[in-house]
Amino acid sequence: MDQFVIQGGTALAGEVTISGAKNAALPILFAALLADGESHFSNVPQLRDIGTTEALLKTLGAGIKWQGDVLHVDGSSVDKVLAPYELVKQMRASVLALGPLLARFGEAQVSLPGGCAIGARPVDIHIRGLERMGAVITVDNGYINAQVDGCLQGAEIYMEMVSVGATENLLMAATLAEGTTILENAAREPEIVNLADCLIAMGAKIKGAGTSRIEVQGVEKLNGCEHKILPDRIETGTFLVAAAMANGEVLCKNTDHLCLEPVLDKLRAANAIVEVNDDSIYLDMRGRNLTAVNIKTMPHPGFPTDMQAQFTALNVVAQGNATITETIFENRFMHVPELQRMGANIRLEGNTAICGDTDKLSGAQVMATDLRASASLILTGIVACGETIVDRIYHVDRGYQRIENKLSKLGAKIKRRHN
Ligand SMILES: CC(=O)N[C@H]1[C@@H](OP(=O)(O)OP(=O)(O)OC[C@H]2O[C@@H](n3ccc(=O)[nH]c3=O)[C@H](O)[C@@H]2O)O[C@H](CO)[C@@H](O)[C@@H]1O
Ligand SMILES: C=C(OP(=O)(O)O)C(=O)O
Repeated sequence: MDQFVIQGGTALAGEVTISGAKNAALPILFAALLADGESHFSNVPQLRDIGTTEALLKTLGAGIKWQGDVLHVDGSSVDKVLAPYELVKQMRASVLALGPLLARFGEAQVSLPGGCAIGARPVDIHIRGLERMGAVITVDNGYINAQVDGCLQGAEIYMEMVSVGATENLLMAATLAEGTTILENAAREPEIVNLADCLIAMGAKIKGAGTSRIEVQGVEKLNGCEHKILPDRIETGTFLVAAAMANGEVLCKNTDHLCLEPVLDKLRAANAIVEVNDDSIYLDMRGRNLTAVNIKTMPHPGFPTDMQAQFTALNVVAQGNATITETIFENRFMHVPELQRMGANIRLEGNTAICGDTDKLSGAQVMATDLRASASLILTGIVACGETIVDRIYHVDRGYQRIENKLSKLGAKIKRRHN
């Protein structure tokens, strides 16, 4: 298994080009299953999760071809409706095959994704919503078996929790349903807007994406389209936090500050200078004292849970006391014991991490447990004294495109070691 070996204590400065967003690309690639034609997606990041999605789409019969950062996905050849456990277990987002397959073919068998390190992550809201649209769903032997007589029917669906994945699955299913579907209490993430824009380019009729009430008028057929994946706001946030922790400066290019306001607001509160342009964000922390900030994760437009671990690391380095409260996932503090092994002054009380002043951070051998936890360990390794070894970095590769190359360009001493 690969490891990262980091020599701490280097300054960070320079430019980084942000890749397309994993969390936009994944649902959009699954949306290609709805189209009877070829779609061309640009700004697709090169990630392990994208590779898993490619493998799953191919298993279902889709044609796949890369050209630079453009992925061509031909949905016209899809002829299977089974998403097997071997692929779904590698990536929870595989459950996003369910809505498109059921809507287009009237049946789908998708392995239950199961939980992961950050929480149990059930899919009950996805299932209940599809049932409201007329699907008959059973769960047997670890598989969701869904069928519908004829086609899905438009319905008014109130989702009891704000769920990004359920909103995406139901939005995709509704595009080919008969009649109108209303999704109430929908998630409002920018990735949902990007998905809706893609579906609209395929011929879907959607209003209200980005608000908590989405209206979809079903159509008979969707076609292939051309669509650009939006920049990764979480990758952007991670590099901004890295520069802030290292008292450095960074220009993140090919990104969008409008999706990142809750994060930029906290970076300013932490005493960073943050300047935004149309497609770039500059952060300068040189000669300034980093101040700890209170964080509470919330659905968009609140502070994103996917930036929680990185801000926990920031608070470890910053001056002062602050709390980090996680409200989305019940177990998203696996990075805390690892940060404590590096000397971090943090204590956990329920769903809150209490961060105090840390005397000294020392490099250590630490274990990545999930994607963003891994990022927090890397950032801490860059500012700690001595050598840090991060194990199980396949978690990082799920969602950051060659993070070691981008950090090295900024001056970090980080190397991938193949074991
Ligand atoms: C691929 C992708 O886009 N992943 C993102 C997506 O995950 P994902 O779509 O899985 O996250 P959800 O928004 O669905 O989860 C939010 C909360 O709702 C719960 N829930 C969800 C569905 C359901 O049927 N029942 C239920 O109880 C979950 O367990 C969790 O506690 O949104 C999360 C929240 O912003 C992000 O952290 C993930 O990076
Ligand atoms: C939790 C995340 O992703 P996923 O939902 O794919 O596990 C993430 O991107 O931080």
